[in-house]
Amino acid sequence: MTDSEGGPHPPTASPDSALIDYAESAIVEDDALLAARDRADELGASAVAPAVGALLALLARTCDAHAVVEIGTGVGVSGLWLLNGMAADGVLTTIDPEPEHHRAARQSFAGADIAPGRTRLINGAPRDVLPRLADESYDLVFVDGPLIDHPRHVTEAIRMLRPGGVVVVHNATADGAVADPARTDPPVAAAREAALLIADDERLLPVVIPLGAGVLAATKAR
Ligand SMILES: C[S@@+](CC[C@H](N)C(=O)[O-])C[C@H]1O[C@@H](n2cnc3c(N)ncnc32)[C@H](O)[C@@H]1O
Repeated sequence: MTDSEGGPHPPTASPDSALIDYAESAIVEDDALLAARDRADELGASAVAPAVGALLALLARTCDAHAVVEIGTGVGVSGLWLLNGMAADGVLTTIDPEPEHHRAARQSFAGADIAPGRTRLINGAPRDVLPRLADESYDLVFVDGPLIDHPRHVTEAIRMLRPGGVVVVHNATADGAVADPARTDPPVAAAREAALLIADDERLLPVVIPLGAGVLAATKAR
């Protein structure tokens, strides 16, 4: 969207922190999610904020997700939220290079009584694993690996996404640093490059959502 001069609209106001605080605190997690968060703390692993998890579940439900790919399993917090929103027979394929994280994620999924057939945990580097996943076959792809890898992961996500599917990128704004032209350090440059890959793809309809570490979501034209 542009203003009358053809440029982007300036922000109308600074972010309302009370509104963001409310959005972040309005989500209540169940015991399985709270146990998974404890596991994340024990391992020093990070996990999506509850409001981002709820957004993932909402998007998964909205696109009737049966097949989801997650890049960056962690200990399974975002995976549990995705599974909550997916079809009852949907399968989450989730990739992480850290075996310790996958051991913890299996506990998280078992703690929520997720049937083993609903999760496919692939322990390996996404750069090796992703090229083996089929084109245009997944309803939702969630990108939550290191920022520096976002361009490669987003490229693969767009390739794997079926028409009408949704790609979701976590920490897409590098905590807002992408908007500052003075920030050219590699992780911020990578986040910017990934955002441009989405913005410049005419098949995609994107939106930035200021929850958690910043989310960029886009749906692919049918
Ligand atoms: C932010 S955490 C994922 C959190 C998880 N999605 C959640 O919200 O519960 C990032 C994960 O990426 C994994 N990781 C590390 N290097 C990676 C790489 N090169 N590509 C993808 N994931 C990587 C880490 O082991 C870590 O588990």
